[in-house]
Amino acid sequence: MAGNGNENADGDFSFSAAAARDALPRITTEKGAKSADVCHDDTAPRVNFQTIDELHCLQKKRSAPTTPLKEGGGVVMGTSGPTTPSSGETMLQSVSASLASLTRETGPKLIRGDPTSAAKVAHVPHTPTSVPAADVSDSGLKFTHILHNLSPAELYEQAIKYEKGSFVTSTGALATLSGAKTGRSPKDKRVVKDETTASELWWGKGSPNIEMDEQTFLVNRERAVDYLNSLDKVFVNDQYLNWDPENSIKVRIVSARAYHSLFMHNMCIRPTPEELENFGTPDFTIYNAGKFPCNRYTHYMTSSTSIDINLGRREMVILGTQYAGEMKKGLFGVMHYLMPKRKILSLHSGCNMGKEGDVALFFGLSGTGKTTLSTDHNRYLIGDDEHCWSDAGVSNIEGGCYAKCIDLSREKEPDIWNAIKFGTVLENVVFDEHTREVDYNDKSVTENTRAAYPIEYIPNSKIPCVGPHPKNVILLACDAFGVLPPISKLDLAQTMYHFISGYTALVAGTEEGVKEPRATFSACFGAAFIMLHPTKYAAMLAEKMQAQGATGWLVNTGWSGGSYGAGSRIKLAYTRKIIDAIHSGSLLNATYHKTEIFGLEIPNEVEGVPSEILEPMNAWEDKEAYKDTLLKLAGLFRNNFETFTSHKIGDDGKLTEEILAAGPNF
Ligand SMILES: Nc1ncnc2c1ncn2[C@@H]1O[C@H](COP(=O)(O)OP(=O)(O)OP(=O)(O)O)[C@@H](O)[C@H]1O
Ligand SMILES: O=C([O-])CC(=O)C(=O)O
Ligand SMILES: [Ca+2]
Ligand SMILES: [Mn+2]
Repeated sequence: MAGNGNENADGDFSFSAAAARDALPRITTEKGAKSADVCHDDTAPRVNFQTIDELHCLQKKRSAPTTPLKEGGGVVMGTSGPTTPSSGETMLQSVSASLASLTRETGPKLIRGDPTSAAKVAHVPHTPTSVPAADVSDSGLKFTHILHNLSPAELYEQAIKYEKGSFVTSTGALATLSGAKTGRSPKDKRVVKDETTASELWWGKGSPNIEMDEQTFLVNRERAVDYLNSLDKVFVNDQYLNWDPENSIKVRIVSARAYHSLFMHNMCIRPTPEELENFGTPDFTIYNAGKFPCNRYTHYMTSSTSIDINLGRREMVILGTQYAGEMKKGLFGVMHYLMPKRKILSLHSGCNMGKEGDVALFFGLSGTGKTTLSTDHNRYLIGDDEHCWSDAGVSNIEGGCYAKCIDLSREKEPDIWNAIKFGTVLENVVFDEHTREVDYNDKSVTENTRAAYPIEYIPNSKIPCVGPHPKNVILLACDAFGVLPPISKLDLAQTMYHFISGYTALVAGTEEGVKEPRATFSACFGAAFIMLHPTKYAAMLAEKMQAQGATGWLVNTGWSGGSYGAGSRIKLAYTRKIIDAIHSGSLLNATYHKTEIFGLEIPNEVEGVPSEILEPMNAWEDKEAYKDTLLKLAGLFRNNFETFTSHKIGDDGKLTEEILAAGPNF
């Protein structure tokens, strides 16, 4: 066709026949009706711009006052603030107070907006400080830009421009790398022991609370604050926790990475513009300086990672780990302290509700199925991981979900699959460099690949995320020994026994030659997050279950027909059928038989589940091996429970006795 010649069927234009070989062909325009369509002069009335810069300005409309100012119209916050602050200035004053060094000048000079788009702000005159000359430091002379509650789109741009390892996947999610740490570091978690917490919290053997003194906390806090203030810009999220409006708390997260800011945007409750306008002073602040290590010469530090909680100051400091889950679970710990003070039970559980308003809780340690099973196409999702149970019912603490992605499939978990889209943070996954399609089976970076998305990305999420009192309390254990039944009904004492035990057994990672399942006992199915003694939470759960007549269930989402290596993991489709039967109430009226040793009630039939797998021994070929393994597990349960035998659970001496007797008998 008209590739490079003067052939021209319509005669609209032709290349000059005289065009030199190396010169560009000259385009000849001809006058005529059609010519304007192809190569027209721009004679239409011009829109509102004279220059390219002005054209670019037209592209962005000024947004609501709570979203960041774009054209460098920043406010400078120095040691003395303006007399009648606007809401933006109030925010900057508040953030400046959060970021104040405790030993030098007061809050740093802050500017709203991105450093690259705020060049004009440099002209704003600097307010002289009243601090004595000897105390003036260079840090007191610089500005830090504040990126306050940016939108997901803005955070994507920040991440992709400035954070290595940030990419848009084929479905629009933001793939990120969390760095050297791809999971939580419970051994590096410290809690300040002061006069109050010394008596209130659970310390010592078995407790997750490793003590630190106030002074050391301040050393780490100063290290984090200095690091954050040394940056050109920091991200600040002001958000809420707990959908129960009477008991929600305001949290501020100061961080160095767009990844962290987007993660918390998704995981905490997002304020409306009005709420943000009137946010005021946060109830709790996180300083996430995870890109920067702690100083190992500092007292109590045993690695370069430290996650420090100070309940008195209502602050948390993160040094030496960029794993975003530390923030979410750190705040969960805080709720485990604050809520019981208000007679509200905090729970490491998923939660959903049926069409009839029947609520179910799903307890379980990491990887046992809270997120997978609470995300149920036939039910309303209230939340996947952290809840409160008050006199009014249940409420989700968070505004998002944090799903495991390893081996994720569209067929088995369609709702989670579809939630991985624009706005979702995808941690540590591997993808095709060209198509950006994620390979969910790839464990090259870690087995703990995760997706963090706002709860409304699940189509049948219940917003606001609250519900009535639970009817069913489902305890999930992924039993890699393969001896616990796929489903059993528990009486109250058994429910409490298993809640306090908090058992699961997973396969020990991906290391070569590891064949033995490793049993984990984690009180309240979340010992890493609780602050008080486990019996305090257990007593509250017993009281609430009793008052509401809730039924307890133990569901093994792990192995059947043999331990890991010989048997296989119970099909998710079967577990879903079991869960359906709990929800529908049909299991409540089934006929049961009791197992030896653990004394669990096993139903003879569950619709849609092969009956031969319901009794674990039937599924094992080697019956002797089954009995040995069962006894071995029973022994592990008994050893673990020894620490609790001297404790009373609530005021009910009889219940305590029953709980102690509800363990394995052999
Ligand atoms: N029978 C089963 N029941 C439940 N989950 C199963 C089953 N078989 C395989 N799985 C897989 O096990 C994993 C359960 O992980 P899930 O994210 O639900 O854990 P979680 O309890 O929410 O943990 P965390 O507290 O760490 O978020 C999923 O990857 C799921 O696909
Ligand atoms: O906290 C995390 O990183 C993941 C999680 O939900 C858990 O371990 O319970
Ligand atoms: Ca989960
Ligand atoms: Mn969890």
